[in-house]
Amino acid sequence: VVGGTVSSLGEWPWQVSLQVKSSTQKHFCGGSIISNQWILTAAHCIDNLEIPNLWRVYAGILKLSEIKEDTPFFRVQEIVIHPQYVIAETGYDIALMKLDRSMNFTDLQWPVCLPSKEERNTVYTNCWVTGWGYTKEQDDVQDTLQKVKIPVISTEECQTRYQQHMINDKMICAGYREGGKDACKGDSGGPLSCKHEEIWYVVGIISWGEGCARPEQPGVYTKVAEYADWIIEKTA
Ligand SMILES: O=C1CSc2cc(C(=O)N[C@@H](Cc3ccccc3)C(=O)NCCc3cc(Cl)ccc3-n3cnnn3)ccc2N1
Repeated sequence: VVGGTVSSLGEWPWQVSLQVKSSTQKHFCGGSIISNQWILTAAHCIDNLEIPNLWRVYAGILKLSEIKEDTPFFRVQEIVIHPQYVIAETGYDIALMKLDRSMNFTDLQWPVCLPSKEERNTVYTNCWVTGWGYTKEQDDVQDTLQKVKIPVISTEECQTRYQQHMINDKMICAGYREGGKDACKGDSGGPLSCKHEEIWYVVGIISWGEGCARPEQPGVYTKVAEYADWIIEKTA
């Protein structure tokens, strides 16, 4: 996250760190708890890593340095990638991970609400990006979960910023015209969380952008409301 500040413990209880255990173990992507057995993330996180047993899901943590050999984690039983996904920039950048056991909810690990299809046209005015990603384009993953408030912008404005791309209606963009605040490497798969009428929703999934926090280059997110039916079908 560029231009953000540190979060406090339990501030974003639906945020998880998705880690890959190979010869080493490292934070790979963010994700959101949407039920006691399902995590919502980006399909591009799974590229060439479709083997469920490679993944470890850490919930209820604030600092990545909290994670030790004996820190509890969830294994992944099943990975569901949207069938129309090819690359993040052409959309359908959404995936689900089914946990190998049901998660007990606590103050530190708790699901976020899914926006419904009917809420597709809701205007969200209180949206935040969270993650352990870079704080600038050349950086490294951060230890403490960061947060930054970023305004949602119209699809029209987003399309004018990305002339070489097709910004479709299943994408949602967020950013400041002057830049300075954005998601960055290591944040992807995590939530664009918006508080609407006292309830938090995962309105977007961190997907792609041209650099991080550059002027007139907003972040592009998977618009979760457009996939409500697909999520319900796959997690039933
Ligand atoms: O321990 C480490 C050291 S380095 C590291 C890098 C990445 C990474 O590049 N992630 C990419 C995506 C990715 C994930 C898995 C494999 C390969 C790539 C990302 O977050 N990409 C974020 C994409 C993005 C989204 C928005 Cl909304 C706005 C701006 C951007 N950025 C544009 N340029 N950088 N960020 C992820 C985990 C990492 N862990």
